[in-house]
Amino acid sequence: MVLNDLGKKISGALLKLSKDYSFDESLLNQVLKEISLALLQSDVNVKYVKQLSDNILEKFKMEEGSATNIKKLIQQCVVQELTMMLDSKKQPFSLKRGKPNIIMFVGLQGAGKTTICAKYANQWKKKGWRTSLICADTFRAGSFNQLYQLAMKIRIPFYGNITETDPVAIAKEGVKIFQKQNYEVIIIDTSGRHMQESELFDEMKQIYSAFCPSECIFVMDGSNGQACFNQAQAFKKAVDVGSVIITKLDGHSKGGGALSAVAATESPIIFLGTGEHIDDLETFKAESFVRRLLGLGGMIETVSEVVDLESQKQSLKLIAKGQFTLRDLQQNYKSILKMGSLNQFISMIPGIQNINQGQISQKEQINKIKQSLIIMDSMSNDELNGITQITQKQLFRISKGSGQPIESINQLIQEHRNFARTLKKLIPSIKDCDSKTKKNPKKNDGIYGLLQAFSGKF
Ligand SMILES: Nc1nc2c(ncn2[C@@H]2O[C@H](COP(=O)(O)OP(=O)(O)OP(=O)(O)O)[C@@H](O)[C@H]2O)c(=O)[nH]1
Repeated sequence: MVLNDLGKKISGALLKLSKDYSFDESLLNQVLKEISLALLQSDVNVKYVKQLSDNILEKFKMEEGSATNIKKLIQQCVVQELTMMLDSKKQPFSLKRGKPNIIMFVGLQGAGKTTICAKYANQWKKKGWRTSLICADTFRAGSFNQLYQLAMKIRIPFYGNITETDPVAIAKEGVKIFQKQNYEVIIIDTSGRHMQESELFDEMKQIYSAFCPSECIFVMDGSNGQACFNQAQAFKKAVDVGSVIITKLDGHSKGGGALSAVAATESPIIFLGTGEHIDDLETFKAESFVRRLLGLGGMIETVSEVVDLESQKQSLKLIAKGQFTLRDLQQNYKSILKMGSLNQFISMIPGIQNINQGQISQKEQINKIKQSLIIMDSMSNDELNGITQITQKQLFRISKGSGQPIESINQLIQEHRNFARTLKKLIPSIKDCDSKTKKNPKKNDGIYGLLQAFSGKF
């Protein structure tokens, strides 16, 4: 079962509660059975599913009579229980300034280690840490070139040796060089391996004991579900795994496997890989992950991380009146680009995860947004703010300024109109917006407000 389906199944089971007025324990049992089945099909370990079901029953008994909204109570319990399961109760390693922090990446073949090494390196570099990369994968021929290319792209020093066959020797040499140059984050990419491959496992242990790295990160492909439990446990036994990164959570991945990884390694998940692009890395937040897993959203947190709420001045009230300008579209497109991908943005809106699938590729979507931003950069303030109409003469000027054909500009103007019309319909009433705005005025600005409107709608 894919991530999106889990949410749908659970919502479906909970729907029974809103229809049925004669609520009793047997109905609750029936609902819990359906939720348990959905979780099992989504690769959550049977032990945890049983625990979750028992805890909900317990809470229900305690709250019986006082709970006015049983559906909400169950939903909250499911979120809480799953969030707790994802909490390894262990603090992730925190890097030390001015010291060589050696970070070793391990995992199964093709899990996404090399890609994540570069993403991880890039995010520390962006925070101002002196970061470097070492390729100690001598098993897969292409890995040297792959990491080298990525390192060049993000401008991070790289060490590898294509003629050396001993990964321990490569790692030693690389660490020596980068330590000498006072690098603070020294990342070692290692070969992918399975526990059945004892030689490769021994090799991993040798690299580990040569350095006793500050942190050993287990990388797990998000589409490997429960089946990954034994493998993750074998890695934990062989080397001291300190944290976990789950990759490929952008596609049709099963999210339940994340629970297995935490259980098997008893280590916290620190990041999620959400795409092939270098910026497709999210800091892991258990509750928002669970909410997304269940199709309950979770986008508000992500959006608030990338959107400067102060700069989002247009309120929902204006949008509801149809005053959604090209300037608003421009700001929201910029925010979407900051978030890394449009699919990511769409996948966070509960209920419309599948809306875009199979229509236009993520790369095309991003390119289209970038093209629209180039066009809007050539518009005047009055045009962007909807004060002056865009006439034929202005179209030629914008086309010349942006280097884009007239058809693309017309298309953008049409899309903006359609978007404004859809938003107006989506936002239920100005009165609603008023009451929300009074409660939390800052959070109802701009894209943040739009997302709240979306989340309320679906
Ligand atoms: N969609 C998607 N693809 C990813 C993600 N991370 C990695 N990939 C792709 O997965 C494939 C394998 O990634 P690698 O980084 O080469 O995996 P690896 O673990 O280093 O592979 P080995 O060295 O063979 O064990 C590549 O095609 C990556 O582009 C992700 O988060 N999302």
